[in-house]
Amino acid sequence: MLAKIKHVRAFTVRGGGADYHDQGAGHWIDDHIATPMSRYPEYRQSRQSFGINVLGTLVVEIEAEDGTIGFAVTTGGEPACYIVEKHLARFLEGRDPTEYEKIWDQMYFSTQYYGRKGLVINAISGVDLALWDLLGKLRQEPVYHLLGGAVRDELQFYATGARPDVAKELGFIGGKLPLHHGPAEGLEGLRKNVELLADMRAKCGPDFWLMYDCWMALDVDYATRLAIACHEHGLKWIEEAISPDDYWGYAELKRNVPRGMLVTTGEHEATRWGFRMLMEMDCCDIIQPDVGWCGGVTELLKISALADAKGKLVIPHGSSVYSYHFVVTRHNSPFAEFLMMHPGPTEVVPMFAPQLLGEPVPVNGRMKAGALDRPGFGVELNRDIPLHRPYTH
Ligand SMILES: C[C@H](O)[C@H](O)CC(=O)C(=O)O
Ligand SMILES: [Mg+2]
Repeated sequence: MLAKIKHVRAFTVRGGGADYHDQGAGHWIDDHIATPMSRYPEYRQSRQSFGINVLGTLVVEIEAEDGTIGFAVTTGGEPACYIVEKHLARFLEGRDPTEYEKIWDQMYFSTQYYGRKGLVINAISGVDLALWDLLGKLRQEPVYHLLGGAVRDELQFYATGARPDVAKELGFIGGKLPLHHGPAEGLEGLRKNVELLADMRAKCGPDFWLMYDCWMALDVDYATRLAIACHEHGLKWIEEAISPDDYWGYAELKRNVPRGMLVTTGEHEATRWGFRMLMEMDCCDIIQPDVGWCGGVTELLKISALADAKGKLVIPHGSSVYSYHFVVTRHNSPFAEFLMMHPGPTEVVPMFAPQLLGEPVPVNGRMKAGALDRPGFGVELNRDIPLHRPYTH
């Protein structure tokens, strides 16, 4: 028998990390990126201006009776701390950490009347990931062993950031650019979007993958015109082009894009039921659940099995080690995303820096499965950064 769960605690941390949009001035991730708020000129230049980084990071700690502590980070900040401490903790304390299925079920159905997506599922994901970290630490095994073991010796990555040309030099298999201009910036904006891709194609050569991340900013008509205009520059996929609630629009877009171009989405989708909608309505070619936002590893296993049966790839959004331990165990996750958190971005820095210690990074666009060979998710919390515990129970 493993030690039972003694205590659950929730903290907030500011400054990068799991809330990777919480960066300082001059960072590429806040440089005039198209969003659904770009229709308002005053919120066009900076996503922080409309509050993209308002939540901050949620840190969940789960302590077992023998003193072992599992932890995880995700986005959610103070409101998520309230949900974890005041609502979710009751489903863990006194329980056996192997009961992650029952714990997930109780967290989800007890919050269903105010949850289902968004912040509540972020909080559930944080607890679930901390539980898997605890389980790995108690069993002295990496999480990927608990998920069935590696199906390949190494992970390969594409990079997300404003400099795919640099990503290519750093050994990545592709580069995903943020889209800078949305429909409110008219034909001039559309032309600039296409020109940037053409410029990157010229710099990166014909074979390097190039993708556009549209962060929910477009409508079907604009996304279709963008896809058609970008086809001659070899756009591999168009990501999260429209609102995550518009399943019908995604189905239409998938029918509209040029043959061979992929439609991807899912980073703001949650649970097996949300992803079932995406897949049954034939909204996309690749689903991109964020492990810290979709319900955690326990839910991702279900989403991934559904996707496998439907012949869809699962390429998790961001999520650092929480993605790596999963991706290495699944044939229908043949590569992974690496979010370039260097301001330039011209260097590889850990995705959730500075909040995690021991966070592995790709070298030459790759990472050996052996880099994950430490108990749990293999990382520790950087205790030099002040933690704030706004609620207790
Ligand atoms: C670059 C995108 O706007 C966003 O910040 C990250 C993202 O959606 C992704 O990595 O995918
Ligand atoms: Mg994205």
